[in-house]
Amino acid sequence: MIVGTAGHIDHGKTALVRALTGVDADRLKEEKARGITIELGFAYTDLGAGGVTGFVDVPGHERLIHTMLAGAGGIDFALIVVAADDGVMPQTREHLAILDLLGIARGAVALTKADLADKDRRAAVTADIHQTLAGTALADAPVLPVSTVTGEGLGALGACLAAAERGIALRSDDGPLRLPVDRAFTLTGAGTIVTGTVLAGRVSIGDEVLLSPTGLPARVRSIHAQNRVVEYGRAGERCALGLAGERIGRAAISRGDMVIAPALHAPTDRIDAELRLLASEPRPLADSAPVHLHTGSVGISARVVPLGAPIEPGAAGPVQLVLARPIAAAVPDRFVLRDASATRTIGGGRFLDLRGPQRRRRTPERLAHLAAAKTPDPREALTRLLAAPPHFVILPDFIRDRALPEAEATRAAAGTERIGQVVLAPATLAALRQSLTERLAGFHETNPELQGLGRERLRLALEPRLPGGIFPAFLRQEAEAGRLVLEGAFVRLPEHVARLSAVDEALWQDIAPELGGDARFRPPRVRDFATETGTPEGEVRRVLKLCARAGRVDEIAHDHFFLRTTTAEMVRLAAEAAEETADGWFVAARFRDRMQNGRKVAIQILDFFDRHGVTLRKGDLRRINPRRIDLFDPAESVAVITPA
Ligand SMILES: Nc1nc2c(ncn2[C@@H]2O[C@H](COP(=O)(O)OP(=O)(O)OP(=O)(O)O)[C@@H](O)[C@H]2O)c(=O)[nH]1
Repeated sequence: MIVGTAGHIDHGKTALVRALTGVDADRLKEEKARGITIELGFAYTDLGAGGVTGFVDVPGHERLIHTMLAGAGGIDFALIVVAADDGVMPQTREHLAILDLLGIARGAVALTKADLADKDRRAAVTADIHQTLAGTALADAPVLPVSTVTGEGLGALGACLAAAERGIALRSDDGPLRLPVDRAFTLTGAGTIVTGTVLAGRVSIGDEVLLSPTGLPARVRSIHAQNRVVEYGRAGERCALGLAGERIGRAAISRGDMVIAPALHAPTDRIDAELRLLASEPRPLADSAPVHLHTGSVGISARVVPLGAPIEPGAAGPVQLVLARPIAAAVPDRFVLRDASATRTIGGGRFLDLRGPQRRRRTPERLAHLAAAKTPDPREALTRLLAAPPHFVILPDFIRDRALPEAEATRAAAGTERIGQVVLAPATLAALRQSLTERLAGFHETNPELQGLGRERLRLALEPRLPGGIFPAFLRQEAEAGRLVLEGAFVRLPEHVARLSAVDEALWQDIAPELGGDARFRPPRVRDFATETGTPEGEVRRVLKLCARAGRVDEIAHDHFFLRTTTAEMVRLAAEAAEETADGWFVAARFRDRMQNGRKVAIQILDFFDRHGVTLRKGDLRRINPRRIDLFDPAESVAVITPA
C-alpha cells in the first residue's frame, strides 16, 4: 500500500511520517534548514499488515501544489494532516479537493499536534474537519488525534493504517507497464535511476521499456520495489528502476515522463475529457482558458475548450484539453487543473479520448461519441462507442489508448464484427451491407451501360461512411464473400454485366479490329475513326469512354484509346526495360525502343503509367512499382486498386 500525506504547511506531515516509520523524509539540506518540505519525501515501514507500506510525503506550501500533485497520483490511501491548534486551513481544503478529483476514496485524518489543544478545541476542529470532508469521497474518513511530542494516538493511527492495508485488495498487474516518473537522478555505480508508483503492469530486470513522450528506449538493469532489491516490481508498488540505454541519462529524463511498455507509446497533445469544475470557482470556465494540467506526474500548461454548454461551478461537462506539448496518457486517467498563475485548483476529471480532433470537435456526433466514452468498463465503453457516431472503432488504438491487458481487450471486442483493424456492431455491418447492395443495384439500373460505381463515390454514399484507409479492406472482404466484384476502380454487383446499346455495340465492333493487330502500339485516334466510319467525333468518343469504363480499352492520352490487353503488354515491356538496368531505373528511350513507337506516344504511355502508380518517376528516370504491376492485367481485374 502507498500512503500519501496531505495537508497545510507546517501541520506536521513530515514529523508524523517520521514517527510512524522512523525515517526523516525531508532529505534536502534546504528542507532541514527551512523546516519545510520542498521535494517529495519517501519512507517505508512494516506496519504489521504483512507487507511494506510506502509513504509519500508531500509539501504543504501553496506554491508547491504541483509537487504535491506529482506525488498524489499513485497513492492508495490519503493521510490527511490537520494541526489541532491551526485547524482547517487553505491548503487543507485544496489538498482535499485534489484528492477528491483524483478519486482517492480511502483515507484517515490525523489531528496532529493534539498536545497543543484541549478537549474543546479538539472537538471544534474535528467538527470543522467533518464539515470540510462532507460531500467528498473521503467523507467517512476517521479523525484520530495524534501527537509526535507525547506519542498520543500514534499506536491507534498505525493500527488504522494496518487495517486499511489488509483491506486493500492486491492490484492486478495484468496489462502493459505504466510508471509515471516522479524523480530521476544518477547514482554512482547504478547509473540513471527513475522512481515512481507503478500504475499498471509489472516490470522485470532485463525488460525493454520506453520513456514517453520522448520515445527513448531503455533496458531495466535493477529494481527496488518498496525500498527492497527485487527481480520485478508490480502495479501498486513504488519502484526505483536503474535504466540503461544509449541516450539514457539524467538530462534525458524528467519528472512527468512515463516509463511504459513500448506498444503504448503514442504521445498526445489534444485530449477530450470530462471536466468537473470545483464549486468554489467564481464563474464558468472561459473558452480556451489557460490552465496548468496535472496528470500522472506531469504538470504542463494547456488550454481548455468547453465542447458543450458552459460548465457552471460545481457542474461537469466535456472539454478539449490542448496541451503545450505531447504527453503519455491513457483513458480513463484522472487529471487536475489549476489556474494559469498556479494559485488555485479549478477542477479535474477523467480523460475520454486521447485523440481529440482539431476540427468539428463540437458536433452533436462528437458529443455523443464522448458521452459513450465515459463508461470506464472497456467492454461496455466499446459497445456504447459502436452505437454512437461514427459507429466504428479502430481496435488497436482503442486497446492502446486504454492500456488494456490482453484478456480485457479480447473481452471488450467479443461479439463485434471486424473489417481489418476496425470493429463495428453486427447491426452496423448488416446496415452497411444493405446500403451497399441497394446503392449498387440502383446504380446498375440507371446506368446499365456502365461497368460499375467508382469506389470513392460508393464510399461517400454509404452509411456509416468508412474512412478511406479502411474502405478497401471492406470491399476486399465483400468481394471475397462473393457479394460484389471489384474491377479496377469500379465496383459492381456479381450479376451485373455492362451492356452497350445495340447501336453503340455496332460502332464498337467496327472500331475494335483496328485497335489490335500490328498497329496496337499506335492505334488510330477518335478523329480517325470518325472520318473512317462517318460517325460524329463526339459519338465515337462517348462509345470509347463507355468501353474504357467496361475495361475493354484505356484512354492513354486525350482521344487516344488502347486495348486493355495492349496496356497490359506495354506494362510488361516497361518491366523488361527496367530489368535491363542495374538498379531498375530506366529512361523513356529504352521503353520506346521495345515498342518501336514515336517518342511522344512513348512518353504519353509512361505518363499514363505514372498517373496510375504503375511506374514511379524521378526526373527522367522511372521504375516499376511492384505493388501495381498487375493493375491492367485482365486476369487480375479483381485486384483492389486504390487511386494513386
Ligand atoms: N507540538 C507539536 N509540534 C509538532 C508536532 N508534529 C510536528 N510538530 C512541529 O510542527 C512543525 C512542522 O512539522 P513538519 O512535520 O515539518 O510539518 P509539515 O506538515 O511536514 O510541513 P511541510 O511539509 O513543509 O508542509 C515542526 O516544527 C514540528 O516540530 C506535534 O505533534 N506536536
